[in-house]
Amino acid sequence: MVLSMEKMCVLGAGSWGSALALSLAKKGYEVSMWTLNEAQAEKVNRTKENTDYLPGVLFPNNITITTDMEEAILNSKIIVLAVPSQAIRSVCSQIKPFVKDEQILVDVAKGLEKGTGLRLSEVCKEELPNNPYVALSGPSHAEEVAKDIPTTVVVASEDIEVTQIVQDIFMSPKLRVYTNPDIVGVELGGALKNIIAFGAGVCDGLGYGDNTKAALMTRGIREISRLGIAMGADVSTFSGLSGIGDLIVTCTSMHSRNRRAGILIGQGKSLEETLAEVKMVVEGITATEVAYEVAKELNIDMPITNAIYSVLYKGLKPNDVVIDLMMRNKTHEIEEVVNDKLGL
Ligand SMILES: NC(=O)C1=CN([C@@H]2O[C@H](COP(=O)(O)OP(=O)(O)OC[C@H]3O[C@@H](n4cnc5c(N)ncnc54)[C@H](O)[C@@H]3O)[C@@H](O)[C@H]2O)C=CC1
Ligand SMILES: O=C(CO)COP(=O)(O)O
Repeated sequence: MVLSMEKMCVLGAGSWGSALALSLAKKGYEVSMWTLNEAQAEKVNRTKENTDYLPGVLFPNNITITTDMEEAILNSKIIVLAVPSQAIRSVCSQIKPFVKDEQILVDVAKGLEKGTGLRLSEVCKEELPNNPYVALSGPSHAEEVAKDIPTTVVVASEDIEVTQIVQDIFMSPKLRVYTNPDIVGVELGGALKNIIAFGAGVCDGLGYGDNTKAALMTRGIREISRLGIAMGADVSTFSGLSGIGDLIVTCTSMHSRNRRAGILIGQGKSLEETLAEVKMVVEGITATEVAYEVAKELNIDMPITNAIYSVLYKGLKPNDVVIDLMMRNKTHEIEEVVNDKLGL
């Protein structure tokens, strides 16, 4: 329990921002949320419920929501960035005039920037080079966190002291927080698992079974690791919460927006119809495009990502793409081990 009413701020009042605001409020912090949407701010302050994003969950009085960014971040110890990944740069740029150097940015969005392929920590560093930065990731659907279902996440930063400050701020009997110094791996695990979760949904939509999903998850973490290593991550991070942990939850949960979108595509809906039905952000769609480009540039083999790219951006049919995946050149399960044994 917190002794004084320290202030924390959450930028973005979607499902994840709301669930994290709730977690912080339950620890006794004063939480100020910011949203672009006037009508949403008015309704949430009046009804204490964020009906469009987290229905059925009541906000306590120590959460307020405003459309005034300056007011939201004033005197806040941390600034949680809880908008979709493609909005992170513009939000960082908007807070520039009034953010203080000591305020800690905690990014909870999972993605890579379209057009640059940058990780979100790199985007934030370009916009706000003086602020400490922490990435928070791991298997954590907002709907469950909001209901106090025991959940674990991981926080990563280049600065261990700052990482531990953020660990202490979020840690509770319902939300256990680990630290990891490998920020590259933590960010990439969270961004790239969305592609595989979308694919798992497509397989569900096609009516495939558990075998297919296990295959996707296992081969998926292999290709995430391959790209991750090429981008400077520590391979062990991918067997942690932000890697296999988040991959498992997103590929199997009905809460997952990426999986739900994939199901609709697998059932034959168009991308437009799918996005209209899911409503909330589906990060895997942009992540597929960005990862496809980055992997091509780094010459990394990512067959599942390529297959999903073909469905999303080249109009190929999911059935045909699965056959292509199954019938592509035969290979060893773990190339690196075999090459090592053969001295290649
Ligand atoms: N929902 C979840 O359970 C989890 C989500 N995340 C990640 O958190 C991020 C946010 O996800 P959700 O809260 O689920 O999304 P959401 O779709 O529920 O909410 C997004 C919020 O951002 C606002 N927004 C959209 N574009 C904006 C812009 N350009 N400028 C300012 N605000 C903008 C929307 O109005 C909305 O309030 C995503 O990167 C997601 O992958 C991570 C862990 C769990
Ligand atoms: O990252 C998440 C859970 O850890 C949320 O995933 P979805 O965006 O697929 O719902």
